[in-house]
Amino acid sequence: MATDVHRPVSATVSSARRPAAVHIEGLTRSFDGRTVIDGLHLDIAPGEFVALLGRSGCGKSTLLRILAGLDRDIRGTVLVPRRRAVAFQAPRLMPWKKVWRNVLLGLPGKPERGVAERALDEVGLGHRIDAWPRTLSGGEAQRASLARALVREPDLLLLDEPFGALDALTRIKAQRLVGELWEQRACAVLLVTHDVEEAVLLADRVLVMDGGRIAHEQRIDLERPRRITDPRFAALRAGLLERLGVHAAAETA
Ligand SMILES: Nc1ncnc2c1ncn2[C@@H]1O[C@H](COP(=O)(O)OP(=O)(O)OP(=O)(O)O)[C@@H](O)[C@H]1O
Repeated sequence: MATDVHRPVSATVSSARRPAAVHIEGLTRSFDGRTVIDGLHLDIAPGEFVALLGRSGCGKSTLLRILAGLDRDIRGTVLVPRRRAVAFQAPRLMPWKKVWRNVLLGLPGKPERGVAERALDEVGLGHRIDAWPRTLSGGEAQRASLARALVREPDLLLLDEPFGALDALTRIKAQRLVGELWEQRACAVLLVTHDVEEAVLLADRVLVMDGGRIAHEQRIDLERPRRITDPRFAALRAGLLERLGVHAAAETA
């Protein structure tokens, strides 16, 4: 697996030590003198599914943008696989390009339509290959965005609230789809979400970010597919909600 090293001036790195898909050491990011990420450490194993929770504004998207290589104004060390892809909450499709061209956008070389077709088939959108983005539903646009990430055959898939704007039913279907795609591909995933249930449903490990660092981590050892009616699921969910400062009783009140 080829590796990108984001190594700013002040960092100390031993780049050979790399059993992980993601290796972060002492990562710090400030905006206008305000430190948002503060000496963060994190390793993600190849093929591991990690979900990242945390209150609004705690730095989740900032971390994801750094891993995507979209923000390099950092201190510390970040090692990530070269093959990585991002899907954001807003699908960010180019309105003047048909769906299949959007899927192939930015890929090196001259990839053929068949490459997009296979990825669109995988996300159940093969029939909309020639559609214009404005004619897609929210769920379809999100699946097109996922197909665009998949054609990159990523070793690391970065998902920033990809289901946040979807209605409840579409969201459940999209979550299921991501779970299935991950099981088939065995790429590492970092999913930023506000939804504790989604995190427990999908992840091997759930992280809670606070104070610019990973303040808590919870391994999810439940077998898949997971059922939200499983009492162990409920217990994990309640524990994480408590970590986030939300009490389950208050939440349902
Ligand atoms: N380019 C920027 N310039 C200035 N401040 C920024 C910039 N990007 C992020 N921030 C600030 O950094 C903090 C963390 O933002 P970030 O988007 O990472 O939070 P988040 O945890 O993803 O929040 P949410 O859950 O609400 O999406 C916020 O206070 C935000 O205002």
